[in-house]
Amino acid sequence: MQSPLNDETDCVVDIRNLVRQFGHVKALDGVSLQVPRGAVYGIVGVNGAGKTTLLKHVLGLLKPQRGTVTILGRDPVRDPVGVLARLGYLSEQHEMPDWMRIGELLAYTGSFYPTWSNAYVTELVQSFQLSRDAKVQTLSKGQRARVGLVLALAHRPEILVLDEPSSGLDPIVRRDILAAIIRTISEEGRTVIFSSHLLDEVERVADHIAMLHQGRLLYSGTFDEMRAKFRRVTVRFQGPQDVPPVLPDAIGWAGGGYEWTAIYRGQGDELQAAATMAGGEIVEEKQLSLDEIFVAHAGSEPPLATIREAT
Ligand SMILES: Nc1ncnc2c1ncn2[C@@H]1O[C@H](COP(=O)(O)OP(=O)(O)OP(=O)(O)O)[C@@H](O)[C@H]1O
Repeated sequence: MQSPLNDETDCVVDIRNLVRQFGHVKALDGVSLQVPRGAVYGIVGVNGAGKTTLLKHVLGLLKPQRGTVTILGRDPVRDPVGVLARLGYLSEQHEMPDWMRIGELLAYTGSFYPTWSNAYVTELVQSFQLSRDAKVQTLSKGQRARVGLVLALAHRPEILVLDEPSSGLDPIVRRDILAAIIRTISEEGRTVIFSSHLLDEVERVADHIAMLHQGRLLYSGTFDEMRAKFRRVTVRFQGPQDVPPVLPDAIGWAGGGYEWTAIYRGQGDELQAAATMAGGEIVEEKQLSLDEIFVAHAGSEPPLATIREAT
């Protein structure tokens, strides 16, 4: 169903209660996500979390089994031309015909897009240090990623969708790709949605984050909101406590006796009042890292902390 009203609003991607099951695997389990125009939205999660499946729905490559997906006010399955003309996409595999030269591939792809800009292509080819004469089959992984990015950007899409843009790339090339993303978004009003399993990468580039785990959305929103919302709090009691206190919005209790520590995701004043009611007092509050927030949500597994990259 089309909802033209959405087209003019600030929500360029509107996903509601999306469910996708492959056999017994729930790849997406009731995911809702709203992406505002101009955002750089990082979708983070371990392998198999559901990131690619979510992006395939944005592109209209998969039809929702339940729920709705609205892109720029349109249904991408019913109106693929109307949506895809306004999207740019870089897949994880960077698929492209090996036998073509870069120049031929650019000319061929450009013929499909009325908004394709040759001047912009020239600029990108130069800044990515690509040679139009080079055959695709001779390119390194990093060069393939750059060509893929030129192809995704050259029609100046309103939304750029990147699936693991830096997968398999060395850190320097990865920074190049990220720099290109940042340049793209600096053009007014463009939106970038990219998936990654690297928390550092998402933190460096994105202003919004969605955390996916086992098909469920653990958190979505801006980094600033998230950092303000989640804190590690330590509560001290006048006498030893055998069990953790029951306080609203506090999870993952650790400690024992006089002092207990938890991750808190709510309003500070409410916690203070609840702690006092429980006979305790908050003695310390600390900001959490992304890893800690993710682990607190995802349960006992160490989902992303183990693959956080040193850069
Ligand atoms: N076509 C398919 N057929 C069967 N199962 C699938 C299919 N596509 C995805 N899955 C399963 O759905 C789950 C989510 O997969 P998805 O590729 O979306 O995860 P991901 O977060 O993108 O992972 P990765 O980081 O490894 O790319 C996985 O368990 C995967 O095996």
